[in-house]
Amino acid sequence: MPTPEPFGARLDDVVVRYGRATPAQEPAHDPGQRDAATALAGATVAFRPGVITGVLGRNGAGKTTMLQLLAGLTRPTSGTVVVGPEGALGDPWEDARLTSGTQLVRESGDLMEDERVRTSLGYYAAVRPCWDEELAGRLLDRFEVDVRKKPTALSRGKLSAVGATVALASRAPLTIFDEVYLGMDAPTRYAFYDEILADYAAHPRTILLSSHLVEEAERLFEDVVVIDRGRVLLAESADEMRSRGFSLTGPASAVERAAAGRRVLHRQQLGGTVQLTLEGTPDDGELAAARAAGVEVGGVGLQDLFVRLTEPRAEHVAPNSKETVR
Ligand SMILES: Nc1ncnc2c1ncn2[C@@H]1O[C@H](COP(=O)(O)OP(=O)(O)OP(=O)(O)O)[C@@H](O)[C@H]1O
Repeated sequence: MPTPEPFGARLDDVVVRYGRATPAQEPAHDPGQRDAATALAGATVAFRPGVITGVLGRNGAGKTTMLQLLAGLTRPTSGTVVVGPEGALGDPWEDARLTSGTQLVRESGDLMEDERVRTSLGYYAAVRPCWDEELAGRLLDRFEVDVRKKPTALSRGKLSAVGATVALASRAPLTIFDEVYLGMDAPTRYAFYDEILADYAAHPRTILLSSHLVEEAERLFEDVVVIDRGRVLLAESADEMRSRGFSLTGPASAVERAAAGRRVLHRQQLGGTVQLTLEGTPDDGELAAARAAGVEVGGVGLQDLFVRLTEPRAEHVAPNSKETVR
């Protein structure tokens, strides 16, 4: 079967509120804070078709809620959600054309509790038009999953491996991994990342992957979306995000001089040596001056940037702008 056209996806000013906040959970007077019952508080973002996007956010930021909206598993309280091929995007809620093209898997693998794993796999094969049986078999062999067992008899890592298999073998034009790596040991996770890259190269599609293990997964990401307290803090290419920060390391006084005028995202000191994580990209003059003063200039990984930019009381870089907001 030919590879179908990858889906795009978009959220416009989406609010998702679960039930009502109790008085004790009512928001503090900080206008930047959402109440405890609000998972998404006006999220706007577009996911590019045919691209692997990392969806990052701290615990409770709203990642799962956003991914479930895109898969048509839940509806927004307000705002709009659309997914689909270019020129034919639509609301995925109860739209079989769109939901059959979207495969979301969660950590648990989403299997029928009382059935053998192979029965659940048969169900996925029946509802996913592009299901690749040969790929499913190869992955299950690679991850050493016994499909004759029921999910309760499988370890957490094996369940995650089944989830990864379902997502990849579905070849869905919109494939969503929501923390599917949980429970996998390091060798299995690395095998999982390699399989995603290999299959994506052969069958390009839109892949969204939420993960807390940013450092090891970042090689997969072409784009990144950072969700912070129910809002979209950043949506850009991974390279653009990397250019939001750099580090200076060296003798304290030389580093402080080289950092003059820059906003400090993080400071670390060991004896007389200081490392500063600074906002922005150094210009040629700054680079030359830092090096002449014996200061080492380095990049900052996505994980560090993600942690710094979502620090609860840190200033935040406003989306697509150089201005800062609290
Ligand atoms: N079914 C629900 N009922 C009530 N509140 C919920 C429900 N699902 C999520 N929430 C709340 O909505 C917020 C966002 O949750 P969500 O699961 O989307 O976050 P997340 O970024 O995926 O978090 P994590 O990384 O911890 O999985 C949290 O405050 C959570 O407690």
